[in-house]
Amino acid sequence: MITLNKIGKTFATAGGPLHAVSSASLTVEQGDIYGLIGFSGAGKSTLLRTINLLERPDEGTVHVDGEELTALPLRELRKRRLAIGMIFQHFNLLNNRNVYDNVSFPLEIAKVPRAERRPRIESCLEMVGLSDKAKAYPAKLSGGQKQRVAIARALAGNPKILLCDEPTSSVDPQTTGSILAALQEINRNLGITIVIVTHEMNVVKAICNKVAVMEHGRIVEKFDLREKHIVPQSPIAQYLFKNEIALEREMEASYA
Ligand SMILES: Nc1ncnc2c1ncn2[C@@H]1O[C@H](COP(=O)(O)OP(=O)(O)OP(=O)(O)O)[C@@H](O)[C@H]1O
Repeated sequence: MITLNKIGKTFATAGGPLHAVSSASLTVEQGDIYGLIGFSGAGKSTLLRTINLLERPDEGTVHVDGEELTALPLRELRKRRLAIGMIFQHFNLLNNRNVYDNVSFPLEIAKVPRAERRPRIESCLEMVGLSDKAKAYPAKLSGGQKQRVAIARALAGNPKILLCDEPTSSVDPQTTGSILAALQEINRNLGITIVIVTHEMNVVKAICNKVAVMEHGRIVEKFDLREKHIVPQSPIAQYLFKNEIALEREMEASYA
């Protein structure tokens, strides 16, 4: 479904070129919930963003559903992006629009007629359990509710793929559970393939069937979590699997 082949991305920074992602290859199959895990700065978000070409790689190719996105002109790429929803750590809701109008936004951009928009928005809000909040403004919502609005908005375009960039990093542990449950439900009920960036192994263990471990821009190991015996080889994967409860910054420091 998604094939990343030898992806490379270098940023020009004041301190010189920064190789955020180097030679990263990954195959995500239909129906996967695929985790990308690693410490801060490992290149997870950059790699995730190459899937819909929010970040255009300098090297390598991106295929989705057998089509090479990296070879498409921008106009065609915009159409393909409709089938790829995305949610972010800080929700990125429009604060001057209520919940209903936030979910409506991508449909308006895609010029979906108003009459078609209503049932779609209502069913997306129902899916994330927020039908009763349609008129509320983001400022009145909890972090978990905001993220569920963002999930509903991402679902509005009927995506086949949902990209999640640290979706639980701004919320407390209880709320994390409700967001993960919503993601699992849409994966199971709608068959949406999910790629999720996180630095927490407990998030991976809760919902992912596969995970790739990243370090210094490279994918160092991949695991199929349905296998009975997982034996991490790399020090970073061994560390992540051992410390799955909470990976706080001081733990990162102790690893380094
Ligand atoms: N637009 C940019 N310009 C310059 N450097 C960037 C840019 N985006 C990312 N980087 C750098 O690339 C490296 C990888 O960043 P990335 O956000 O992909 O890592 P990450 O694993 O997702 O970490 P985090 O959890 O902190 O977001 C980091 O050193 C980051 O500072």
